[in-house]
Amino acid sequence: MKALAHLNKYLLKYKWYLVLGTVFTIISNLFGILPAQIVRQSLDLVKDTLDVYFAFQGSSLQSGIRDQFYTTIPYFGFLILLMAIMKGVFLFMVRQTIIVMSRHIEFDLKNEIYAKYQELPMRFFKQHNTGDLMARISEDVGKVRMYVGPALMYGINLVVLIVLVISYMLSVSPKLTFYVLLPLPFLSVAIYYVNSVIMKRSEQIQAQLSTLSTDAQETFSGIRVIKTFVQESFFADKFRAGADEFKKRSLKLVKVDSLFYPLVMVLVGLSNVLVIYVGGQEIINGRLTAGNIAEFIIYLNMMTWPVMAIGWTTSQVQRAAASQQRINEFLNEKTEIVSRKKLMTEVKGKLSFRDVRFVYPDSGIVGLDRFNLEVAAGESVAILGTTGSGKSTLANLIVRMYDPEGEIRVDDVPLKDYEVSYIRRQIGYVPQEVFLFSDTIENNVRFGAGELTMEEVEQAVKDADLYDNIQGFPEGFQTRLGERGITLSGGQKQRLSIARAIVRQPKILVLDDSLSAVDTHTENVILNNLSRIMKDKTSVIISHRVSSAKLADKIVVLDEGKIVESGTHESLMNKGGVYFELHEKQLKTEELS
Ligand SMILES: Nc1ncnc2c1ncn2[C@@H]1O[C@H](COP(=O)(O)OP(=O)(O)OP(=O)(O)O)[C@@H](O)[C@H]1O
Repeated sequence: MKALAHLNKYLLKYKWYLVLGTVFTIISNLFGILPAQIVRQSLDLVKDTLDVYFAFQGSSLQSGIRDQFYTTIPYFGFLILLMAIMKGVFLFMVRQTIIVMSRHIEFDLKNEIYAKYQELPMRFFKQHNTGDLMARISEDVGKVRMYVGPALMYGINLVVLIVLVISYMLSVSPKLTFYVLLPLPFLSVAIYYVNSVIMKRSEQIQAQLSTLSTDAQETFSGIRVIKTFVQESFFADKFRAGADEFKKRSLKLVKVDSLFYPLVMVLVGLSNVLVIYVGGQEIINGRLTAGNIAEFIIYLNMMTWPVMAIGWTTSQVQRAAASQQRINEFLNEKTEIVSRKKLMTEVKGKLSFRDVRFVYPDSGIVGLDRFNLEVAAGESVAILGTTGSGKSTLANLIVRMYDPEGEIRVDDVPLKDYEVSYIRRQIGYVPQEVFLFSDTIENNVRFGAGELTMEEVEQAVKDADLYDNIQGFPEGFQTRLGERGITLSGGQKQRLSIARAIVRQPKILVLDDSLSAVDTHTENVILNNLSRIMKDKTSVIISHRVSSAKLADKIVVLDEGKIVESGTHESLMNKGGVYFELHEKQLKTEELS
């Protein structure tokens, strides 16, 4: 329950909705209670009038009494109708305040979580899968909303109603009040119990539903593999088994659900019987009137639904607390990627690595070890190495996805001293795994680059050697990508990703194996364009192909996170070491193909 304290700041922010909601709840309940008293008065009037009417049997006064009765009774009816309308109006206002407040809180909480997700480091995203992140921002927030919305509304209503109704009932007859209330505790305990079973079974259904939809989603995203491996019937059987389990769980819930209302009706019926039985004796003893019994039955029925809702409300609050606990877990995560001095000084592009060592926190794998390198501003450096040698790790460290041991400096200033988003803006990063948004080609190039003219966008695309391809699409730059759009080839995606990085005119460009899917001719065109664009800027070109490295001012060969060779193309060729061997091997492969 302590977890829910996080929401207090929102309840405070929207306190006026809460205060007004409570006031409206009190008023609406008063409009519910007053008709009960009118019913009592009118019933008593009926009895008294009948007594008097028959007492004046045969007298001329009798017709006067009848006329008087006929004019008073519709007046009572009209009052009851008016009260019902007023109660409805105020119930509407209750929802307009408390439920509206819950929607505001839901909105704020979602934004708070989303903002937190964005500032969390890569480590966090490696530890938690996307489904979990999605669930906490959608389903868990939804459950929390049930607490600040309906549960709070029913809770306030219950308290107000119990205070008002019980004090009215006590003022009429404490004895009858005791008997009326006797079955209610049993009712709420029974409902609480049944409700927990319902909740448990609903959760099992929910879990099965999410398994079912995850399976279905995977089937459709991997449909190409499934078809080519002729596995349709295997997946259909798997789906059927999952759906069958879903049906079984749903039927188990139906059983408890069907028990729920009969149980409530029996206990409420018992209360009604007690009112009539005990009330009847009180009438015989002359302590109560028939109107009082009618009044009590109305009170009892007014209390039935709110008392029934106790079980529901309690379990909603429990579920909200569990969900808020999960949300707080993420909100309390600390990001270690923060700036020490928030520097925003102009960057020229010099890069220095001093004894850099990085161990992946979750796996303990050493990504880079004793890595020392100086890259002057305007220089280009190629990082070569076999798979798993630590090349991408280096790229991740430059863009400060992780902080390593040792030190990385930009223009002789520690990377940690720069404002994080400022320094990232100075770097054009093309990751190994290209990610494009389901949007137009133009918007994908413009992504995060601020105001750009169409000429600038076109120039970046030309430099990435993608212009002719885009012209070939019927809608050119407006072509949509993604699920409902066209699918680009691997090489086209890489080139679009390069265009997106260079259009920002970065001071430092990091290409992480970004030319692996293009042929050597295109690779050459792009590299030549890059050497023109990045003339006075720094480029880090990561690759496992010697052809990408040839033009670089400096070449570094990595193996198991350590530098094994470095120098220029000529010096390394003369040395006849790893680079030379790699060059010869790749040359032969190229000749063969
Ligand atoms: N997020 C991660 N968590 C744990 N270990 C990782 C992570 N990313 C990489 N590694 C490990 O770190 C080592 C270096 O990986 P890295 O991605 O830097 O290699 P690479 O040289 O870029 O390889 P490739 O050319 O195949 O992309 C590998 O052993 C890899 O398994």
